[in-house]
Amino acid sequence: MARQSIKEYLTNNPRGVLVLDGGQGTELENRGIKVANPVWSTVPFINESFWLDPASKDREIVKSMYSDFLRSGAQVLMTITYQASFKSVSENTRIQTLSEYNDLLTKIVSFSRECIGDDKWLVGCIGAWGAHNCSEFTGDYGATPEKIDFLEYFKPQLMNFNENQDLDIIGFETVPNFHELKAILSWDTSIISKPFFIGLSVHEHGVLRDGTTMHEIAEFIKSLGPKMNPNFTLLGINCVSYNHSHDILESLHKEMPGFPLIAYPNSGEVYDTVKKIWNPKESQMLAWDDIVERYINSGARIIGGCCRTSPKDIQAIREAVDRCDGC
Ligand code: MET
Ligand SMILES: [Zn+2]
Repeated sequence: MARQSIKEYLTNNPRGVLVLDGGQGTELENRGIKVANPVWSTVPFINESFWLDPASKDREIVKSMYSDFLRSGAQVLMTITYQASFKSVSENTRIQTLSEYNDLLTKIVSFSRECIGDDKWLVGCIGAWGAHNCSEFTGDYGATPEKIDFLEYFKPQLMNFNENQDLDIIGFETVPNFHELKAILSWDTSIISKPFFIGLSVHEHGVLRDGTTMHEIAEFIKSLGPKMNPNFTLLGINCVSYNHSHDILESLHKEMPGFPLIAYPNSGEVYDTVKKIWNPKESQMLAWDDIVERYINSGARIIGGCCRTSPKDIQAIREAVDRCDGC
């Protein structure tokens, strides 16, 4: 294999910072793919023509997205599988059986690996439980979130990603609920058998969407002690408000100073879940340069963008990371 493991990289290069790609779902939308669908950005892969038609337009769009993120300097790229849980796929597409589902995921991962080449790292992206019913930005998991069987929900996608040698790391994204976080962190290496990270979905004012503080999260993680899955590699935030993201990361870093962090905020536009539109950015936007420097000083080891960030943003992050070498 042409690349070392992400864990090895992070350990052997204590000051190294890796650049992640940007928001794949919204970037595909910008390029003309209609993602308004219960499986969201995974929708192009559901259509058989993606795999069979040599002139498939969607395939060209996905390829060009990856190649533009690579050209911008991304070293870590994600599969487009945020809303591809077995539940979402089997309830909303013609794919019904576990075997068909596994074929689909395996094809997506191989295709993504072909697009990015052997020397880049590939993240198996798994959206939070809330991604299947659009509650990842509210954290409202109903009256009895402690009764949700998170393992049952995640298991098919997780088992597929565990086995797939093309994936370097698993990313649980936009996790808004403490019960869900605790569930993921209760799973040992028989359930998550390769390195993984968790991106939290956090309010502008710095608490998890369900109100849990960063302090409570850190205390919980510390309390795991030797029970902690050794594959837990990075913790961080994703799809959080751009202008607030560095303060949020800093508060997490203060709570967990030695732990590698990951940060990939959204573009600063705000999604209106009722009207289903993105509202404009705040007028006073910080520059990536400043944000990236703050991230690095707050323990960030992987930095990228989430929804509505584009290859241009990734290029700005790349330049800021390079400039910040040693800052
Ligand atoms: C709602 S956050 C979505 C993150 C995901 N990696 C994507 O952009 O496709
Ligand atoms: Zn996002």
